[in-house]
Amino acid sequence: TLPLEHGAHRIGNRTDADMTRWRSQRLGQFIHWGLYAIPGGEWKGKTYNGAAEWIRSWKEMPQQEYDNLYKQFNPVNYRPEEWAQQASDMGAKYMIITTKHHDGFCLWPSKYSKYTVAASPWKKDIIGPMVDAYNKKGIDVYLYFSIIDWNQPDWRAALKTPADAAAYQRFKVFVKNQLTELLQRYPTVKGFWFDGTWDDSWKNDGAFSDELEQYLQRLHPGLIIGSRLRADEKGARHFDSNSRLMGDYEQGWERKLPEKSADVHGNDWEGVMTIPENQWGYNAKWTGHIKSSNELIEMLVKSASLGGNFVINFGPKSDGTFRTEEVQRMQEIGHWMKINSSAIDGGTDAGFAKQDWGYYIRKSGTDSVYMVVCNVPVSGNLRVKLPAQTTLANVTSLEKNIISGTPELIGKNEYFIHLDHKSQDAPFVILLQTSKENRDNSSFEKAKT
Ligand SMILES: C[C@@H]1N[C@@H](C(=O)NCc2ccccc2)[C@H](O)[C@@H]1O
Repeated sequence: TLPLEHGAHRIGNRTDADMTRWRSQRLGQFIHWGLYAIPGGEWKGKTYNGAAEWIRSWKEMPQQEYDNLYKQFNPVNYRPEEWAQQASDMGAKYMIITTKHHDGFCLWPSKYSKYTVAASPWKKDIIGPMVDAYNKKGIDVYLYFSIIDWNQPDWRAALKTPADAAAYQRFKVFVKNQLTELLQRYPTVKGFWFDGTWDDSWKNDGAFSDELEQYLQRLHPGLIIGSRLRADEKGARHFDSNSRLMGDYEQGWERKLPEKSADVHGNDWEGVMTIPENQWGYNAKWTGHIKSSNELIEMLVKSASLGGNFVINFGPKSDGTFRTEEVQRMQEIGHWMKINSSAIDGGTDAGFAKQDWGYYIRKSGTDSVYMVVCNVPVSGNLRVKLPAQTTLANVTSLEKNIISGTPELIGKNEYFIHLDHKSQDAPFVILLQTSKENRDNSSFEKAKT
């Protein structure tokens, strides 16, 4: 392995209480809210095909006009307690809020920038009341922070001249000041969700990203920061030049999920997902495939079955309300979680052979393994192949009238669980209590005393 000064500083997952809590939470709510919600993907009657929160980068968008949108930011219908209640009803255990997206507009009255809510008609801090409302519902809060800041004159995508280097030096001080300010103002937050760290200016300064992460950990012990913040001294991101994960969990799964256990190498990881194909901020016209609640539930289940967290994104409107489709998803997912959340909370990879009907999720540290059935076989037989030395002690469903009869042994450690012929309109859950095969006829010698 290469001698790295700014590569991974830890091998394997964190085992402290904060990370154990994060790992048990499994379902999160992402919120992208800012000035981009005002145009909502449209400008002077024309629609923008990209992601709505990137509209400032659209060649037809006069950037000064975008930058002046702060004069219209006045979310008169913003009710953070209602936001927190609907997130709680959905079954979200943590929430990630955009404090500042790539456009640089701060949803808190930062003393390091003029481009904040304080300059808007709203005037008041948006973040504080949100953190308080969510915490009051028992939901942890993480702060999304974009390193890219199109509003800051000292930000650079690349350093080409000594003047660039001097400007970027000032910019890094600004970044450190804003992050310090956020931790001081909102001490109950559990971590940062960094973004906008793919440019050369950041990639080529691994030392700074490493020192910044260590500085933030000292300031706020236990802070959780994903792999998207860091670069090592050779410009490697997420995984250092020795292929070791940097940060506390793999944070590269954006609008995509791993397929199988081997894709995540036993690391903690988190997938973040949009309901439409690729809109994070509010876009008036959603085009392409809009994910149903059942599709989002299956992604959540798949994530938990592969030992990761799943975060669903919402883009509130400029007045502070949520669009109907998003309210519907929160209610439908919440209804499913009310019945089935025991299979999700504290869920992790069961290590069982994957079957076509769906996913296994082990309740961390127990012999309880949940089957979440997403594809009912026309045969009505759910094949279950247990690992060696494992027997089936009990089989129950979380809802009634799912299973018919008792499991049928069809081979060594292999069973069919027969289903009731009742049609299902959502994934359903079967709990397997397993136990280790008794060893009195085992072949190994008792240890010689
Ligand atoms: C969480 C999302 N990340 C922002 C983004 O720019 N994604 C596009 C992107 C994703 C991965 C590498 C480069 C660029 C989007 O605007 C959202 O904030």
